Amino acid sequence: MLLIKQITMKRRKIVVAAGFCLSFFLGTLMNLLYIPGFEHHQNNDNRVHRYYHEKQQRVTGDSQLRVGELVTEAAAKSHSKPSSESSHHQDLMLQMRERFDEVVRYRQRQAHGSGTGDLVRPLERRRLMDSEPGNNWDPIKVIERTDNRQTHFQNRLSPSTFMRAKSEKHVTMNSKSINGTPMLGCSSIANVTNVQYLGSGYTKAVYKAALNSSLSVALKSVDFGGHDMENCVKKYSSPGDCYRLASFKILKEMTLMERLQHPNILKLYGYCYQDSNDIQDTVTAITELGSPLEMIQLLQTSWEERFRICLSLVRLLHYLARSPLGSVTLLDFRPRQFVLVKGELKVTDLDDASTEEAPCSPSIPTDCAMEFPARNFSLPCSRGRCLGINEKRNLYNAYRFFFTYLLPHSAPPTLRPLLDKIVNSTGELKWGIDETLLQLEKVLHLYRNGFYLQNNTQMPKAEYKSVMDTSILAENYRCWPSYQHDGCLLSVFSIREAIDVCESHAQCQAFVLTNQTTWTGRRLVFFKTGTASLSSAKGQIVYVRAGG
Ligand SMILES: Nc1ncnc2c1ncn2[C@@H]1O[C@H](COP(=O)(O)OP(=O)(O)OP(=O)(O)O)[C@@H](O)[C@H]1O
Repeated sequence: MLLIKQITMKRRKIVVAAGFCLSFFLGTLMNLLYIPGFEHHQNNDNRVHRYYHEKQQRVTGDSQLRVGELVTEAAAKSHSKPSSESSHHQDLMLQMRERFDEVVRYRQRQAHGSGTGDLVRPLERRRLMDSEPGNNWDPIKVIERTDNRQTHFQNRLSPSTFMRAKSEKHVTMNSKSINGTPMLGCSSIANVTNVQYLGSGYTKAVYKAALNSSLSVALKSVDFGGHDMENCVKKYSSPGDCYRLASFKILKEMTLMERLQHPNILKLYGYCYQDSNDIQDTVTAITELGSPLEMIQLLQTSWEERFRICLSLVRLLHYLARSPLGSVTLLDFRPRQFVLVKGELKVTDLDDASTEEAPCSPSIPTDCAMEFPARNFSLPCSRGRCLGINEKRNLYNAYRFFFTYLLPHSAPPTLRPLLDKIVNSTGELKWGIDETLLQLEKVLHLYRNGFYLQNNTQMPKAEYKSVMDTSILAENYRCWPSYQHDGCLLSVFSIREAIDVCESHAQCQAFVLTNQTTWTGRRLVFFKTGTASLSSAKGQIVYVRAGG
């Protein structure tokens, strides 16, 4: 441990001495010093290895948080730099300030009657107002002005805390809570096992980790080898500042996860500040774990599951349209911004969310133009804002990334007209989110209660005999879209529907009514080629085709 610390100290001195060196030296320097995380093109094993390596490097407990000092140091350096470099640095500081302001705005915004407005204490609020920029605002001074008197949870999430000095970082968060739920902290992730790389985007890398035998979580942190860091370091030659700039995205995401509470928004379980890669106070968000959305895979699943995803999405957008923070739009709406948790769609990437409704002037029609690759829309301007632009942008994106692919195909034929109407109306932006939700809930009602079944007066060709408390172990055949890869497992509303399915499959000679149900409450049924492997199974019923 001591050795690791000495190496870390040595490395820090060298990095400081190198003084935010020019970018073309940086790659070589990183290689020489082997700062893990700055290597590129890692495969997943390397990433997991790196995760453990970084964890070992973290200095625990005794080092003081010097982020405020580092920012001052960076500012001093920027003054001593040639003017082009100095303006570069100011540019970086300004970007930090913008992100800082945004996070503060989300924290300050009063919840509409949700009772979470007291999360920002009056003293904190006054302090934040004191630090409002004047015309000659200097980000360094504002950051330095923020004191460290409070230890409130919300302060820890704020950039002001992030940027300020002293020793709070290794406090375990277990005694704190988010909306009444105890939070996880550094000690919770100190001994994680089964770390697996899940994915990364422009800024962040995400790992799956098992906290104990019962809870797996996602650990989200700035990707030191990611595009965001790489581009910033190339431009500004300041890994520490670039890290801080990027980490505001995690702070924003954590703030939004905490302020926006909905079943289709991933839960924030906690967070941890640690030293890593010679950068002090890096932040790791601990969140609910999902599985990345694979569109190709989704196209192969049952309509019922695909409909669930669309309904989850619409319920989410309905909430976002009138959230406690106002109308929230997801600027980056690609499917990769969502994950699945037990079949339910949840948004994970909130760093591109925005609550700003575009400002406009009624005399300039282009102010409220919404441009998409295949369609443009123009919205009305009302009281200086484009009316419902956030809601409409979300809805059109839901149409183009989700509904067109997932809603109509292989849907029950009687539901097709309504589904087509939903697809067309959202594609034309004729409906708002309220009407869209209403119509999707109607589809759910029709489906769940079997009203979609056609009044088939035709008698089945064969009789089916039931055998109670039995199942058929083998005699599987494949069908589409089965819930099981090597058998034909489908959901049905009734025995009558199961008989119709069996009659429509040439191989089907029997089926097993299991005691499992899907999310809509429909029964799962195994369709079989015969009954040779009939065996007893409590609660299940075999239906055997008798002839015909
Ligand atoms: N909680 C989670 N569970 C499982 N996978 C996740 C989770 N959060 C994120 N991921 C995966 O990690 C990837 C990167 O995460 P995230 O989108 O937050 O990073 P990013 O840098 O903001 O990406 P982008 O460039 O898309 O903005 C996601 O595309 C997703 O597939």
